[in-house]
Amino acid sequence: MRLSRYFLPILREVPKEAEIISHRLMLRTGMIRQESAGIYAWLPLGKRVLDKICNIIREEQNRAGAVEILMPTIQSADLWRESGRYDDYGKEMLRIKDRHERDMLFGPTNEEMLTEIVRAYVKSYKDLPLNLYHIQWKFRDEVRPRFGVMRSREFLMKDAYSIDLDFESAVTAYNRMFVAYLRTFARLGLKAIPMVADTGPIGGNHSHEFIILASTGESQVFCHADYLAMDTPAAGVNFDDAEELQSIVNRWTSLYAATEEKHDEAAFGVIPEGERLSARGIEVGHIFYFGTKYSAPMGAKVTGPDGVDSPVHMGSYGIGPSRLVAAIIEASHDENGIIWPEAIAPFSVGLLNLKAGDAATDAACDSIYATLTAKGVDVLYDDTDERPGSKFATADLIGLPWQIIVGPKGLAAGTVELKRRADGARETLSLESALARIV
Ligand SMILES: Nc1ncnc2c1ncn2[C@@H]1O[C@H](COS(=O)(=O)NC(=O)[C@@H](N)CS)[C@@H](O)[C@H]1O
Repeated sequence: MRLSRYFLPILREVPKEAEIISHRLMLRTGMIRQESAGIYAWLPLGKRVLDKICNIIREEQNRAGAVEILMPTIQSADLWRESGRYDDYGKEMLRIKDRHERDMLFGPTNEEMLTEIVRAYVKSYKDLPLNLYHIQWKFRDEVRPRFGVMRSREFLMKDAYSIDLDFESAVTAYNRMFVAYLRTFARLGLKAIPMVADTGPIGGNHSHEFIILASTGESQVFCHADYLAMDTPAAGVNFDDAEELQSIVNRWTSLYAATEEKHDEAAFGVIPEGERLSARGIEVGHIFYFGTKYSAPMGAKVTGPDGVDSPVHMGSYGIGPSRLVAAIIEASHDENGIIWPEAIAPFSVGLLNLKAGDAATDAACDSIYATLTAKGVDVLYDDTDERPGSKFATADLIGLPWQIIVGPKGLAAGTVELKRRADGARETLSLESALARIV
């Protein structure tokens, strides 16, 4: 992409309303724009990151055997009356009336709608196990949206729902998602720790939040320091091997880890001083087993092997892709701006032409751009006539993993400069060597 033809509204000054670094940087880099309280437009740079995060989430959900659907954002209130949550949900629910005065709502989550779909088609235990998921916008009228997209009112969520015949198979479904979440957050460059959590308005009695440690996290969390060194389950994990899954979950739940709501000071105190970790955390995912909480009142049942009908056992599994954009910035930035993990960087390379309009420099940049693009490398080519200093600052601010810096002097010596954003390392290399480092 040529910057001269892109849309990257960089802000030079720090927006005063932004309290945390991710909110400041997402505004300054032109990733998002607030349209109303807690409601944002995603501009090109932000949308590219959001899409890459969603693709990684999708790959890991599919690897775990979940099947993607897409449910609507607008739901009928009648569905929520069946589960009894229409009144319980409270002021966070955005209630709407259509032209026929029918009660509708902008979905804050989809347990009822998913249960309705299951009730319509799933009749036999032979149809199970099943896990359906979607990645869809949600609305929760948070009393105090803050920190940009970290706690917004309209936000993107991947929500998956497992459907099983009985508790034992529902536990395996839960473990599949637990393992998929460990893999997902690791691929996003995050160390997420599963913590025993409250079940809140979703309900049920078995729940883990996946927390990343960050000084600006909204909640205080407590865990054994050994979690930081635990290895992530490999891509080859067998999602059909209930015992293998259970052993991974056991390992990841054997040490103390709890959010503030579930914290037990006495149990925590048993851990040797040097191995206790208490920190602020950001909840990036939350999984629940809630059995027949929705299937019983809504009549989602299957005929079992014994010919007897029984309500299905369910769980729901949420990840916040829009929150993750901010959370990753909180976990990976420096004084010059964002440092994107390579897997979700909006572009892999910033190509900086230090003298746009100079024939030799333009030709060299065009050739580099063509070569990298042909190899499938995402390049943002700064072909504008901004001063070099401004180009360096922008490239550092938007946090692309690599910068290839091309100027007349270097070219005269047959070289370009390669800079790695993560540690600032710079090398003067031949054009061929620089390209070889990237691809
Ligand atoms: N106001 C919000 N802004 C941004 N992300 C949010 C917000 N509320 C929740 N999330 C994200 O959505 C994830 C799932 O939300 S949740 O309420 O915990 N779980 C559910 O809604 C269940 N239905 C899971 S399918 C959270 O872990 C968080 O990452």
